[in-house]
Amino acid sequence: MQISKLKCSIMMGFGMFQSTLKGALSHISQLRSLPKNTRMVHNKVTIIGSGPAAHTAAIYLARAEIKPTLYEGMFANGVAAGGQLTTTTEIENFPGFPEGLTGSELMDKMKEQSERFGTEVITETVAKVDVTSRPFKYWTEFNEDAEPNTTDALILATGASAKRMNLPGEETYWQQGISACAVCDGAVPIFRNKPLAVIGGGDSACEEASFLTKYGSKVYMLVRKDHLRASTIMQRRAEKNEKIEILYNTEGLEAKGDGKFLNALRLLNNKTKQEYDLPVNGLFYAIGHTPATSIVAGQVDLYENGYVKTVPGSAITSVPGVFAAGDVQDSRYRQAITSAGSGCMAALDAEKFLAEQE
Ligand SMILES: Cc1cc2nc3c(=O)[nH]c(=O)nc-3n(C[C@H](O)[C@H](O)[C@H](O)COP(=O)(O)OP(=O)(O)OC[C@H]3O[C@@H](n4cnc5c(N)ncnc54)[C@H](O)[C@@H]3O)c2cc1C
Repeated sequence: MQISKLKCSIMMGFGMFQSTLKGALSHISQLRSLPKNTRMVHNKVTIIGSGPAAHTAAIYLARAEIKPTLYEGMFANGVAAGGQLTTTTEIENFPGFPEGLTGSELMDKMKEQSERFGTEVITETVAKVDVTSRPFKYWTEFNEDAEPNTTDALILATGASAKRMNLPGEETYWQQGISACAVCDGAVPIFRNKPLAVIGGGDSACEEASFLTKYGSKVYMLVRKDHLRASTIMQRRAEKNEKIEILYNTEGLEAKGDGKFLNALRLLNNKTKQEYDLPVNGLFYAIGHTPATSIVAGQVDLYENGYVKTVPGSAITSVPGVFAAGDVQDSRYRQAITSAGSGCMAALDAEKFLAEQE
């Protein structure tokens, strides 16, 4: 147990260092190439995004000899090219990698596979799109006033980002005890048989807390209000679970630890105004995600929570020729493998759309 814990710490620490360094280096090299796009281009298919959805779509389209152009972004929405997986360490649930690999390694492999079949990957952020008429128009960051580029079909794979609370100490213990994905990180050895906390009071928080009881010795749900927002069935499930304790009127104030790993939370009871430390080795945020849909808002139908609406079982959006894949259209599963699956769907839908236009 001790050895596996140590191994995990080293891997997590090294992984974080690697991804931070990599992000910084890639940012510097990206900045060096600025501004780059002064020539207007026309593409058959343009993919916006660089996570598993974007690269899977690219692999399928490139293999179908529709040379796609993929804009991987330049820290678009604060996420490095490669997407959310570049912010994590070990990925143990992506099929095909029985030993696990880091998020950055997985994304590097996907990018390599996209390029191998002829995808053009451009390290720029798409700042603006106009999908009101075809061919669609788009502009990249720093080129918003230039002539637009055009495309016959567009795949949105811009992802989403987990909301964070930015508590003092959060940066230090991010991925060293703090996570925003219980399904992704719950099984990591540092959380096994340890007290854990989930912040949030909705369905996801109840679901994540229940899920974490498989691993933690106890799971505290920290709820700001005096009641849960979750559906009745989810509330009952959480309330009945002997390993879950719901702390109402409770707010997080600070993430504390030994400099390496989280070991406590400073909390406030907003009713009694009492502050105290709760010993926990894991903190999971379940306070929602923000889909990266601002560039299409008002042009493509979105749900109230901002996610792109797609025709069930497809990547088809309300605008013919615009397809959406990955977390940007999925508020439910939000996994690398489901994103990759929907990237495949978007590519096949786009291919069919183009064939029908010929
Ligand atoms: C900490 C953490 C750990 C996780 N661990 C796992 C795990 O172990 N297993 C698992 O299956 N899932 C995991 N996930 C979830 C997984 O990362 C996501 O489900 C998946 O990455 C979503 O892929 P995506 O292709 O939709 O887009 P994202 O990965 O969200 O990538 C979208 C990319 O598009 C870019 N972009 C956005 N807007 C623009 C624009 N206008 N122009 C150009 N580029 C743009 C962004 O910068 C980003 O790089 C984890 C998530 C997090 C946050």
